[in-house]
Amino acid sequence: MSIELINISKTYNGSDFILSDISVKIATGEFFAIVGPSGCGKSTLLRMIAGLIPISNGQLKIDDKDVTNLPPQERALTMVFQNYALFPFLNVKDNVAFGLKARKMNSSEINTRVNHALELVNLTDFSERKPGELSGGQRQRVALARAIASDAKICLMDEPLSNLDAQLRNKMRSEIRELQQKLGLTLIYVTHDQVEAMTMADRIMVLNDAKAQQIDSASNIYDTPSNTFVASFFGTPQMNLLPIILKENKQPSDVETNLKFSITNSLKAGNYLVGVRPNALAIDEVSSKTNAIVTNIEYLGTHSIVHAQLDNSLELRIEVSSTRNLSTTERVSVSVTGNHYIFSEDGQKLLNTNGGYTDGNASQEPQLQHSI
Ligand SMILES: Nc1ncnc2c1ncn2[C@@H]1O[C@H](COP(=O)(O)OP(=O)(O)OP(=O)(O)O)[C@@H](O)[C@H]1O
Repeated sequence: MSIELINISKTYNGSDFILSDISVKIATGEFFAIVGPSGCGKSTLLRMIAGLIPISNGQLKIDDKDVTNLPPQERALTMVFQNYALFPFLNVKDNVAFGLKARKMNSSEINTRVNHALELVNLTDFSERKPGELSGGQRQRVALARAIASDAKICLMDEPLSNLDAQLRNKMRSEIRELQQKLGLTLIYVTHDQVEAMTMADRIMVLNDAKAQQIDSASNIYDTPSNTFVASFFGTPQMNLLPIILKENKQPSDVETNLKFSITNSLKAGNYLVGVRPNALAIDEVSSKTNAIVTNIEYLGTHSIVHAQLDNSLELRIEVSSTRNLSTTERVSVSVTGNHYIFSEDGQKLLNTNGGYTDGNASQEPQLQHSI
């Protein structure tokens, strides 16, 4: 079943909009993630889709039918919450069966569905246990089984893995993704974790400041972030963002950055922000001309993140191989070796993306890759 949000807005007091003009069509069988920082309105949006709180403005359609004012039970969907919402006094089987009994389904149908759902989440052997006798991951699976047993074709999940440790979260991510595909569910998944959204979803909506900042596939969001918020939110460690002044001759001022970038000739002279991911910067092995000082080194196994301060005092994060022998206070030469992004000065708009860098020679015309 498809879900369509048409200019949906939410205000609690009639004036301050927590969400404003959110529009997207989610296809049947799509895994759609809603991601954003704490308090940006992710749960509010999900609850409006579920029918648990009213939509202030706009329209919601499920399979092209207007459901904006329908109660939750008439929306053909199921929801999995962060705290699982299990009944502690009921065993696993009865927890999964609870909603079906409430719908007055006959007991043989309930049994078939519950057993099937428990089998799918590998909990058949735990059906008599109470939630208190299960691990966090098993409790999460009970919540999933309940959603599966309901047979709804739309499932809404609100941070379902946030109570689990990192290893179990990884495992459950792929289990949820597999189940979603096996059952052909249309799944809307709320998370504040960009990695979770990137690894699981077909498409992602990035929410911030009441607005959908970008709605796209993980790779498009990573490769072509629509503004500096999205650019910083996706990718670990964060993209470096540096102010840059482009002069009339189209060469960036060295003074502002101490780094040389290639800039396409489609940009007017003016102030911009340039974004460079830590893996698009390098510390030159042999260079007599230094432009930065190492301030900190984070060792991460295969690679390290070097924090360096440019001579104009801007801070950079640079990904280097862990085999590199660097130490804090060492003077180094940092250069741009990969893609970089030019944003408007206020960070609201991606203007273009560039590959490589120039040696600062004004006669060397960089290649145009994207135009404004
Ligand atoms: N009943 C309410 N009345 C007034 N404001 C509310 C109400 N419920 C939520 N809010 C506000 O709406 C905003 C969005 O809340 P919401 O829970 O949707 O954020 P979230 O993105 O899910 O955050 P988190 O990741 O921390 O769960 C917050 O600023 C919150 O304080």
